[in-house]
Amino acid sequence: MSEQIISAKGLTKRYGGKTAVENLTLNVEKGRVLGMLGANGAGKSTFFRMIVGLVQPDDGHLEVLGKEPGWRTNAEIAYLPDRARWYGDYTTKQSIEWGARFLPGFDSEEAARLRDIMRLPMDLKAGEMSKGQEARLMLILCMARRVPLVILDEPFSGIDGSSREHIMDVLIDALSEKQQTLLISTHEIYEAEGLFDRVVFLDQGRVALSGDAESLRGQYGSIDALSRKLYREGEK
Ligand SMILES: Nc1ncnc2c1ncn2[C@@H]1O[C@H](COP(=O)(O)OP(=O)(O)OP(=O)(O)O)[C@@H](O)[C@H]1O
Repeated sequence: MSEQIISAKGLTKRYGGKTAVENLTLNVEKGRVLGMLGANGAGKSTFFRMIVGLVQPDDGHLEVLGKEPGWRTNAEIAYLPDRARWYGDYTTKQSIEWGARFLPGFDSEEAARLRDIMRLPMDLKAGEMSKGQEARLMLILCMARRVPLVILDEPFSGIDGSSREHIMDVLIDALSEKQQTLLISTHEIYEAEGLFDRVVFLDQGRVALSGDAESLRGQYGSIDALSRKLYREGEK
């Protein structure tokens, strides 16, 4: 049997009277790329925050890398949060040096390779970067880590369309080489869909649909087409 990286059973999180994630049961196997999809407020970020222990579930059970989420598992996760900002005073170079000192599993050579591909100037400070440049820096810091699990919460927001496609190729390359498991949430489904092995659509905290990306593509033409169909139905 293949190794389970994430195992969630009946996972529920409420904020006051609002249920952000409801009764989520999901297993993610090693080496898979899972697309967590859904409209704004569907519960994607809340699920990721539970995986890294930033949010405690109200109900259900969650195992990450075979353990309860916490500091031990977090050392093995490269997590790019939604709306992430970097230290404004740090240049690209200083940020990569910081990563090498403090981020477990950080591979400086891989960071240098990714920086070249992402064409980010070494001496540019994060505070003086455009939104897309800062997003690239955050991606470099995540993807340069040799850890078993990578979680990217809307990593492409602010990155222009043609660069996104290029960055997707970089991600696919980096992942296949490192055998990492990736959880990714994005609204850029058209560009990202080549990444997904599996997708889960959340709707108001509940799983609306989940399945193998290849067979869903066979059924609906593309994950993008499927998502449009689901969003249209959700609006009715
Ligand atoms: N700290 C919080 N306090 C109260 N409610 C919250 C909090 N964080 C999230 N929520 C609510 O939980 C629900 C799920 O939010 P979440 O951020 O997980 O959605 P999302 O799918 O990541 O959305 P988006 O695509 O817009 O990033 C929303 O209704 C949101 O208002």
